[in-house]
Amino acid sequence: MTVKENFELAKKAYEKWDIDIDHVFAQLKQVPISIHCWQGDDIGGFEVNQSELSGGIEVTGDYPGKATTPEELRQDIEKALSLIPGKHRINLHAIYAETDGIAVERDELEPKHFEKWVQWAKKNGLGLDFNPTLFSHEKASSGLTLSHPDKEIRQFWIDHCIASRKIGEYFGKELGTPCLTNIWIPDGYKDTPSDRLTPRRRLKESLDEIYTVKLDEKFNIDAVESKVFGIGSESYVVGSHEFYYGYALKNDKLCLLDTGHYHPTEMVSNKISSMLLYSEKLALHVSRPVRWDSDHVVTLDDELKELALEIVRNDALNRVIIGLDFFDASINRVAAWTIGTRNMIKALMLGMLMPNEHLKQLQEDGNFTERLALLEEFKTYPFGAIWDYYCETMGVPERENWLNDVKQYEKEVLSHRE
Ligand SMILES: C[C@H](O)[C@H](O)[C@@H](O)C(=O)CO
Ligand SMILES: [Mn+2]
Repeated sequence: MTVKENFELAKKAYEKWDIDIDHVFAQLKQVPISIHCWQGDDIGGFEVNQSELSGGIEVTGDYPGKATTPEELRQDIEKALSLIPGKHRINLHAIYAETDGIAVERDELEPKHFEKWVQWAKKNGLGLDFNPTLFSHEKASSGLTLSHPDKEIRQFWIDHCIASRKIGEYFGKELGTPCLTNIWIPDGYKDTPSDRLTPRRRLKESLDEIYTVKLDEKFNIDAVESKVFGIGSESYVVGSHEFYYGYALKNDKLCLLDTGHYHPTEMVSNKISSMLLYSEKLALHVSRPVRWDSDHVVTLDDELKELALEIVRNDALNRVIIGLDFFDASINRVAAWTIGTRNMIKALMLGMLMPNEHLKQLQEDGNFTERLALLEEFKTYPFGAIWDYYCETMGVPERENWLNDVKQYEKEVLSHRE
């Protein structure tokens, strides 16, 4: 049977539940995933005076072929994009600036240092998102940045964040789609703090200063990302969930929820419906924590499916900005992007292939038997045939066929890198 024939049979099974596959395809095509560039080079970046990775995050593995220049990184992203259905976005960090071999301090970064990224994004029809980089730097070596007791250090990072937001604005203006500029800081303490309030007050004041520079939301959207702990900040993180949720609500910023930044049994899928009652928009870093915020490649696991289902059934595809955040250096990096991003899209499709209104009604009616029965039966509906056909119509390889492209790319390109 061909992919199309399989699809036609599967389609009938979903149509019995009034699920319109054409509508599912049309809707799914419209959802951009913000793909993080840093999977391709183990969060190294291209600074002239590069520092070791810091901030309590870790990349492990030594798979050969990582990108070591912006050209290589862009080439690898293009390869991954050719294997992922849909039109997406690329998420950059400030350390990916291109400064022609001249050392430019982070507080002095300007749009011109990202011109090549913008030209490339235009050529490939991509939107860009951005993040100031408040780690891997001597001024972050104490583990404190925007909450640092030293005003000079704080000011350096405040200026870096302002510079970053202006770069975000430039992306938005040039590309005709607003850039999400997300602030994440590593600040925290290894051991029990004797004062939790003072650093948080300083972080609040730093953010206030960063956001006194008003930018048009048509071009730049601001987000803040919380965390529960990191390596070296096990006992206390200044920018906790409560801190940023409060800040975002009061100051009209977006809360960014990284799925690796909560306690192991605390699920982001269960937060979205509550937060959407109070915020017009939210942002996500979809990741996969294994025992800690390990940033494993996203798999099609229960939490990913539940997360996507929450977005779909709450009609929030335009309110939840979906970004990815994982980095695995133990496998082919182009494959890592391809697997993780395809899984995110698969999860959204699965959410769309559910009789969501009917299931909601069953719950309203107190019909929990049927609710459970259908939720379980839909797990074995012929989703794979629908996905394969979607890939075919979107011009990307179906099933594991994309792996051949990655193997060939590894042979022809990656294996020749130092
Ligand atoms: C590169 C980082 O993952 C990123 O800036 C931040 O989003 C994070 O999740 C830190 O744990
Ligand atoms: Mn993150």
